[in-house]
Amino acid sequence: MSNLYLNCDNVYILWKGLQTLSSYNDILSSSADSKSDPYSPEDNINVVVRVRPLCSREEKSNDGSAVDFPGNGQILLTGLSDVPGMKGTKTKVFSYNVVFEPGATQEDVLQYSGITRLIEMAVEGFCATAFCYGQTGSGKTHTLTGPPNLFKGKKVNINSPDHGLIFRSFLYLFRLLQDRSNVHFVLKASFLEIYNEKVIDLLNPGNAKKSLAVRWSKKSQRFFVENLFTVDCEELDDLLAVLEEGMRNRAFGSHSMNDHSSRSHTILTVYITSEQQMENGVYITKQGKINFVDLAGSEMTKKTHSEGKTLEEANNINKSLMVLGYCIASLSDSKKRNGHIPYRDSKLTKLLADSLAGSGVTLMIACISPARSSLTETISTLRYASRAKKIRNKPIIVMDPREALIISLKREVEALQNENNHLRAALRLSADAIANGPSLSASRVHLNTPLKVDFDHLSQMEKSEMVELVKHYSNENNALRKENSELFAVRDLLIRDQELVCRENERLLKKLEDVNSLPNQAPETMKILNKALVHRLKNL
Ligand SMILES: Nc1ncnc2c1ncn2[C@@H]1O[C@H](COP(=O)(O)OP(=O)(O)OP(=O)(O)O)[C@@H](O)[C@H]1O
Repeated sequence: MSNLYLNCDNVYILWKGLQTLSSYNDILSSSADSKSDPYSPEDNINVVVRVRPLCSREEKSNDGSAVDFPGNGQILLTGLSDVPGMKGTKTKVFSYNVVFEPGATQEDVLQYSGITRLIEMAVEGFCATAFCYGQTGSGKTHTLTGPPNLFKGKKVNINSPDHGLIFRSFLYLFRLLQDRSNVHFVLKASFLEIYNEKVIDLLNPGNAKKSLAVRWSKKSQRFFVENLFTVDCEELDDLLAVLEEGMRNRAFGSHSMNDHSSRSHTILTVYITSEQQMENGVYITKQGKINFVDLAGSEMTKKTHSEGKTLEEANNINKSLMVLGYCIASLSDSKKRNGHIPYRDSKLTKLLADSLAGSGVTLMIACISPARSSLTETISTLRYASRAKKIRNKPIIVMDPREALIISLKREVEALQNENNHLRAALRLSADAIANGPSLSASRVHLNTPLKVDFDHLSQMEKSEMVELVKHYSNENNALRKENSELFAVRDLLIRDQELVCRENERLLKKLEDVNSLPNQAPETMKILNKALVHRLKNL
């Protein structure tokens, strides 16, 4: 832990709200909408920084470290007077929730970056995203997947300490699922890259690396990749195979700042569908997912000496990162946040839109080199990270809208039935009494007819069946509401009658007292009067 700076007051601020997950009841009763928002106020993107060690190239060229760690999640940059635009400034301090210094291990990143909470949220039905950002050669791919040769051998050593965050997250995810034996999970995964503004399926690249279309889904209100291959992953090995296959197919190149430079942005997504039986026997389905995004590094083409194909790649990388930068800058500015955000200007921002400002929870790992020669890029990355910290998004659980509606209606029907039964019991109304009394809804008989619904397989129902079910529950709901108000009307009527009877009673008793107090009345007259009063009292 000596190599990790934690600002403990802040680390879990983001997660504090998220830890108080509402019960399913709260989520369902909030609305019949497809999405429920148990969190308020809005939550920020969690930003952590990882500083890699000086690499052999930097050491050979006597390129010393310009980064210091004063503690409390701070990063101190020194020797800034030579950096363009920083004249007169010698040092600069940036603060973050967590800073991993060069000696931090891959396991430290799993334990202290907040990724474990992100995985837990994905299991709960949220859309979670972890992305690495930084200049070329700053350690993004190392952080997410480990060193380049890890997947080159025939057999991957699963105990290697070099494995990155993705591999470790898979292990953590499977351990988590094993602990929840009462929930049925289905896992799928996809892996794509955005290379020169083309989306390529890394699990099904084809010979010509055919580009896939990015389209807008009206239903889910987000962008998606058409015809992207998703692989069923029953076992941990299946997920690991997805990672290996994608890494093998990914576009790498080399330039003077990184021998094994990623020339594309990649998004590996694990889709987690869960089915859980609630206490009332109803099954609910939730669809969470976690995206691992490895961005290609921004680069100064002069420094990387890029030309030809590498230069074209660099231009495309820089362009899409610039759009990402605009989006982050707009989203972090409270005045611009609600205006136009240029997501549509690049495929990368289209696919990250939901993670940045939508309904997801997001972790950004900003990677930097400590080298003096990288100070300009380091400042730029840290500024980017500071801006991202200000972005607020609204995490929500994604549920099937029809299922949510049916469950909500069914819940309401049950509550109304209970209330009505209670009222009936309180009023001691028999079916006959109701029939002869104030007009009560005739739909009562119909309401008690049980509906044969297989709630275990709600999600597999035909659309038309679901529509019928929604109609049925809506009708039952309306009829119950009608009956409910009628029962309340009967109750009010009876209360009023009772009051009238009491008042008449009091009046007659008073009369009786008055009559009894008259001494001169003839006994025969008294008898007749008493008889009449008793008769009237009896009939009340
Ligand atoms: N924390 C670290 N510890 C040890 N070596 C590291 C660390 N981070 C990065 N490296 C090494 O630094 C080199 C560059 O790292 P990496 O390829 O991950 O950078 P990158 O940011 O993904 O670059 P690019 O954007 O060009 O793909 C690699 O040789 C990698 O193994």
